[in-house]
Amino acid sequence: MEGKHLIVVANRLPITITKDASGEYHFKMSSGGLVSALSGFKKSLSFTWIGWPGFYIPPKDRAYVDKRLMDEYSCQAVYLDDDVAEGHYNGFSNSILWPLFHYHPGEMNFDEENWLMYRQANFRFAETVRSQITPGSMVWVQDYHLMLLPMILRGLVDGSSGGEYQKQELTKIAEGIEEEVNISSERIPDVKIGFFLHTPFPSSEIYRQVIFLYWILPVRREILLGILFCDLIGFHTYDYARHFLSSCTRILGLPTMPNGVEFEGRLAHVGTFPIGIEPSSFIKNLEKESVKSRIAQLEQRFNGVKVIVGVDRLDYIKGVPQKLHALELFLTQHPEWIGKVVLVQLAVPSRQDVEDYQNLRSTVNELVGRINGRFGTVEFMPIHFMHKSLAFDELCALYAISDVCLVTSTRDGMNLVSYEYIACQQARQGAMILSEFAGAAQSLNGSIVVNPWDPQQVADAIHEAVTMDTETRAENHRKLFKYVNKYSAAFWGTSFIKEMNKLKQDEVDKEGQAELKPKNDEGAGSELVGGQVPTPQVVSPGA
Ligand SMILES: O=P(O)(O)OC[C@H]1O[C@H](O[C@H]2O[C@H](CO)[C@@H](O)[C@H](O)[C@H]2O)[C@H](O)[C@@H](O)[C@@H]1O
Ligand SMILES: O=c1ccn([C@@H]2O[C@H](COP(=O)(O)OP(=O)(O)O)[C@@H](O)[C@H]2O)c(=O)[nH]1
Repeated sequence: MEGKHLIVVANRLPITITKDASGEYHFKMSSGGLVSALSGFKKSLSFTWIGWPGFYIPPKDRAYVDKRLMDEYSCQAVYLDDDVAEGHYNGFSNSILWPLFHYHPGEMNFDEENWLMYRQANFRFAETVRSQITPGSMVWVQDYHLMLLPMILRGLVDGSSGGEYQKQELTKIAEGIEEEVNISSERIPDVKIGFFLHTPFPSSEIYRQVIFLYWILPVRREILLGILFCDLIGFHTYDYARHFLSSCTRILGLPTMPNGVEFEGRLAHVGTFPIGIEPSSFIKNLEKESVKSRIAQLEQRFNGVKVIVGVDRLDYIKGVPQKLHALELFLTQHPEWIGKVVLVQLAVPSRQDVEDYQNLRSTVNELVGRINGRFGTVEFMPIHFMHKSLAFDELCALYAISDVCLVTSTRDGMNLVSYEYIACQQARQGAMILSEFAGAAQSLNGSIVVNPWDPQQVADAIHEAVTMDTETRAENHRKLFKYVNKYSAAFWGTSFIKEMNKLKQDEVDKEGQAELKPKNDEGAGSELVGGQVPTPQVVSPGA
């Protein structure tokens, strides 16, 4: 890896840029799962981060913004017009791919205009990335917003040496894009391209499906092809990788192996790389005097009460209504706990321009009102609900003072909140209740695993968690903490990059027959590339 230039491309930059009334720009690190994971990884490996700045920046200001981003944060912005950004992010990524990948096809509404914007944004990203690539560069593309980018980039770096098939597919996805696509024919040798999906990849039965004689995703073929031009494609779990491989077989008719897909005389390697957090940043933060005194204050405030914490973006995949129904059932069946348990639910505002997110907000507001109205008294409310983000110090303090963390996602690529809670619980050793539909449930041995669609099971898990004896809590936390500490964001990022660095495309011989063994000493014997992270058994309620 020494000397290789690494470029990470994600929809968002890790920096929030704002412009004040006097026209001055301000830059500050952002929060969020992907940002925290990549920032953790950045501590162990330096890279250039390419992404969209989040709002329209006029051309006259771009040189200044570019300079500050590069000098201070090693970032490069991709500038998009408002209509392209809107159609790409809200219109296609969050209204088509997001619901489909999270098994919510009912929320989808395919529209040609948004598909055009998605393609256009991917082309714009490709142009910016191309300007940073040098011979030997490694490009690592992140997430569902950029699934066409590997194909476009491969076309750009192969130049005129790319195959006929590649050119045809590129021409098809460039159709209708008005502005000139600046494709240089100059080849850049030895460029590796990787892709990581942070969401689930759904079962091929969902991905390929037809409703009322209409393909749910008419461009399902293009989305798969878009990432097949990679050297390495990574997922959080073995199941997501398996679903992707079977979609390639069923939709594209391609031969697949457990560790990859043979495609156009190349092998696109496929592997599992569960993401993590940087636990030390949470642990160190808890040592700050200001955080310690905030913890003491909150402990005083909730003295004699068990605190259940919920931290979720207000997204329909996070199962917030399911969580509230289960709490209501628990309080109905265990009235002795009324006044002795509170749920502190932080609902971080998210994607508020999308209608389904607006509807969810109303549903949740109504449920919180009903449950507080039913069980609340003059002195006590069972749910403390906040629709906002919290500063990092406050979030750490909240994690630290909570006796239980409750995650009820109906689908979730990984769920880093569960990792963060565990990192902050060395003193209290609280219980972790985790949905079986979060990727984290495959790794976090020591959690109480629940089906969020079964309110009785979740209510029973709440009871088990608030009554769990100290020894069991300590033993569970010991296992959880060991895992979270070892399989960090840095481990995730460096494993992926090391794996990509080892792969050689000359594994595919002239007849297109692939040499199937991963060039990976540690991974030898594992079915998928990667696979270094054990997937331990999970603890079920009552088990
Ligand atoms: O950028 P936003 O639209 O505000 O959304 C925030 C992020 O949401 C998704 O996060 C996923 O990635 C996490 C880290 O791998 C994972 O733990 C979680 O389960 C996923 O939902 C999205 O995939 C990211 O691109 C967004 O930045
Ligand atoms: O006010 C808050 C509360 C939480 N988070 C962070 O949001 C991320 C959520 O990541 P997760 O993987 O759980 O889900 P995602 O929101 O990415 O789907 C975690 O790193 C949290 O620390 C945040 O940025 N602001």
